[in-house]
Amino acid sequence: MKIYFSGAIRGGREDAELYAEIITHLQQYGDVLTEHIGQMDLQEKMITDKEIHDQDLNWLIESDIIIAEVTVPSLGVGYELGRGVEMKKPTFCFHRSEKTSAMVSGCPDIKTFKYNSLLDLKVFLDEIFQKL
Ligand SMILES: O=c1[nH]c(=O)n([C@H]2C[C@H](O)[C@@H](COP(=O)(O)O)O2)cc1CO
Repeated sequence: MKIYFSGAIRGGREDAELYAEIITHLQQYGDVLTEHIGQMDLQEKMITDKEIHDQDLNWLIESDIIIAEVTVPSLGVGYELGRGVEMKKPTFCFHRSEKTSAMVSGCPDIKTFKYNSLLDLKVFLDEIFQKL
């Protein structure tokens, strides 16, 4: 199982530690292609934006499922979700904020969940992967 985890980078790194916890939890279910999103000391590599885009798009194509944490708004995450939906990937979004974008929560092809704690989120993830 190849998992594309999506979370904010240039959108803001305040949830980076949480992303790392989510990625660690997801790793029991498969290979997380975007492990770098959880790196606390993430330094943008000396690669161009085109190289980042093309690499991530290839991972998105390769992936079997997309899991996104969308509490910190991110243009890149929104873009990945849209591309993933077009590719008909099973797509799941999680947020702690009261609401997220209507373009995410209103999309019938994205399953969106509001959660309160990391424990709740892990329970949601376990249910998703057990049903696959
Ligand atoms: O350096 C990067 N590496 C990378 O993989 N991304 C991808 C993965 C994330 O899910 C998403 C974050 O987008 P943004 O940077 O707009 O918050 O874009 C984004 C950047 C920087 O935009």
